[in-house]
Amino acid sequence: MEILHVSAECYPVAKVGGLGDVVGALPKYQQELGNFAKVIVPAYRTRYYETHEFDVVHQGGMWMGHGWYHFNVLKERSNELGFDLYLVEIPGLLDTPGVYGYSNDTERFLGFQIAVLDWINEWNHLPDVIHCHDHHTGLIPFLLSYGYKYDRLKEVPTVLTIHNAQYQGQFGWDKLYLLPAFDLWKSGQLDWNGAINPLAAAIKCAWRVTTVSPGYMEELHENAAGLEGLIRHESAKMVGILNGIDTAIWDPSTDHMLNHTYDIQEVAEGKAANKQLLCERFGFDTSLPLISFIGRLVGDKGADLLPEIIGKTIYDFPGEVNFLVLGSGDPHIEWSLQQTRYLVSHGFNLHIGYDESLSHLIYAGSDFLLMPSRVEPCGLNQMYALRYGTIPIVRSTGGLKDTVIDFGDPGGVGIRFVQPAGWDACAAVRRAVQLYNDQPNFRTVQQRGMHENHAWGTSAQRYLDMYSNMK
Ligand SMILES: Nc1ncnc2c1ncn2[C@@H]1O[C@H](COP(=O)(O)OP(=O)(O)O[C@H]2O[C@H](CO)[C@@H](O)[C@H](O)[C@H]2O)[C@@H](O)[C@H]1O
Repeated sequence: MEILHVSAECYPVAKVGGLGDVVGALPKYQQELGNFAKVIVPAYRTRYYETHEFDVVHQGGMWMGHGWYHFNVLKERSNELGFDLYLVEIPGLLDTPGVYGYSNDTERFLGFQIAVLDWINEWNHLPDVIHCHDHHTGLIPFLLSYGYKYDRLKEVPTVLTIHNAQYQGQFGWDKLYLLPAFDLWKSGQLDWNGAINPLAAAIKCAWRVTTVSPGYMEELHENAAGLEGLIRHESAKMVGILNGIDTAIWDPSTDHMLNHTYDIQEVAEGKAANKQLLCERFGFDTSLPLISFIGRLVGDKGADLLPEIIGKTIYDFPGEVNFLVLGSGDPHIEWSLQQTRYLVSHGFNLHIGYDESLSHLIYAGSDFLLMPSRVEPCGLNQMYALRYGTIPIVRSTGGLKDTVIDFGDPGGVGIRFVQPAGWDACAAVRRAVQLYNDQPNFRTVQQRGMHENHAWGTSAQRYLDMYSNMK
């Protein structure tokens, strides 16, 4: 089966969060299962783009409104990722150092989608499925069905995976003129609440819609940032498939970003050596439990709760616990975390920014990973943490609920709390400190977590089964 994944991120080409991890891994596993998986992403000016060689496989041009853009589709030469990687180059739109956050993001991702469709339109054959990820690629199913230029591609099955329904890419109807010509009678398919909504359009037009965990699928019926009615209406074609993790990259026994690798037999010594490095760098006492947070500093991740959780815990239990935060995002949250660091003189430190190798060291050297998420469609951090022997402390929501059983219950591998509020998270942190102080029990929970298997195998197969049953 030939599968084309279209996405705004793909690790290690361009990654901002979990979308990049999934699109960098799932195709590799689909390929291993005997399929032909391809990935196409924008050619941002990332390190990967600058340091690899490409062949131009397609060239074209497009009008977007009054602007003319030239584009190239490039193919990476070495095939080192385990699947064919293609990049779309559009000077003036996609040649940015970053992935998101530009004032013309609507035009950037629309241009990307038009270039992808133009390229596929030139193939001699058709792919078996086009798999779109998140709203940046959400207009593709619509344009395939109703765009005049893509008539030849009408029967190509499409899948949308929702990695996070909070982001929908809406823009006003005044920008309709940017879209390639389509059957205007079908304009309603683009609309949600008076705006053009790419995520809603994809939910309506894709042949199948998936989300990244069964728990999140259920939650979307009640909480989907305004799309609840649509989700309920389209529920017959929707399914939740739990993400896996790339066990070749995320393996503490082979991780090339770690100076001290370790496996389950030597977890105590291995983690102690990594913790030592972290504690030296951030000024912590190695004998205390180290609780870390890694992620985007946004409300969805509960990052705004961190100052309260950290401040209150250190105030109530001075000298008993250390906290470390790695992330960037909302400037207000960054500022309040920096203020918290000045207010609590010991026991808390942070690194504002994006640092892939530091994140690996934190998974390896921490005792606990805190995830107070308000919304968590799947969450990969808790699965990485489990594999690295770091006990996750999670709010019971979405994929976190599907993957972390509380250690108080049979087979438990982590600590769960229910309310997206500082007081409940603080209670969970207290339980973590108690568990740390009961080392035999702590080791049992840690080992149990390391034995969990979150590899992609089963989930990659579930996607293939779904593609095969789409006709
Ligand atoms: N400052 C930083 N430095 C280094 N690394 C950092 C970092 N901030 C984040 N990361 C890394 O980015 C990834 C985050 O993945 P998540 O799945 O937790 O979140 P995200 O919300 O981006 O993804 C969305 O899509 C994924 C994939 O489907 C879903 O799991 C998730 O629930 C959904 O919100 C992890 O690999 C993490 O280590």
